[in-house]
Amino acid sequence: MEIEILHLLDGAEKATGTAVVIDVFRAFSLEAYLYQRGAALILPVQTVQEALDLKKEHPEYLLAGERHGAKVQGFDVGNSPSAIMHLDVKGKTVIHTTSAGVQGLLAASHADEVISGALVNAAAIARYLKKKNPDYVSLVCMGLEAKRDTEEDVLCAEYIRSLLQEKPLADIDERIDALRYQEGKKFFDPAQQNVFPQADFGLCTKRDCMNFVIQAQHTQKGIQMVKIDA
Ligand SMILES: O=C(O)[C@H](CS(=O)(=O)O)OP(=O)(O)O
Repeated sequence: MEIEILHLLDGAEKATGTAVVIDVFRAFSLEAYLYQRGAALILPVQTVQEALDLKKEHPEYLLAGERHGAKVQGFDVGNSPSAIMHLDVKGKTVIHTTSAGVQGLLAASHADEVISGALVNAAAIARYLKKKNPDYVSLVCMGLEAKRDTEEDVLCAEYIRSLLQEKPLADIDERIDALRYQEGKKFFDPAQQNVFPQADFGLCTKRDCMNFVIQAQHTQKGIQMVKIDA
């Protein structure tokens, strides 16, 4: 198995083999928590307009996502894992649009298979990949707004690679904790709590707490994200 770490939209476009599109803060942590809490299906869409149109067609769907981190007007919820903790998402179909993670999923069109990546299910992703044993794995770090690299996505990629290569990162927990002084510092900024609540940091950095992967599947109507036990 050859493993490459790629970056941002350009990296997603270049991804081949099995692509793991990584967005720890917060798109794919949110998707994992939605499934953990019983959501039925997640539909990633590229634009806000597509998301609003789909919601109009299906008012029963939950509409989630962000632009510049903030919940978009007309959406039910933002991109915040802690914000869905008080919602009943059981059996719900969720429309999801974000500026980094979801754009990466949709851009990875040259990959044979695309799954999402986050710290909450990193070990499950490594188990799934080991079992499938593809010749090529692309670990794509989506960063901030898919425009610049961020520490948490690169760390998640390095962690998954270390599990695949059976070379454990001895300092993984210290490095996860250090994220609070790096990209994660916005979650501790009192002035940004309405967009980046502190609870999201803990939820997004709780590594290996879920035993499933989320796979992008193509349908006639677009892509859907499906939970697969691993
Ligand atoms: O909602 C988030 O935390 C981010 C905001 S940004 O695009 O990185 O500024 O969205 P995501 O697509 O989950 O990275």
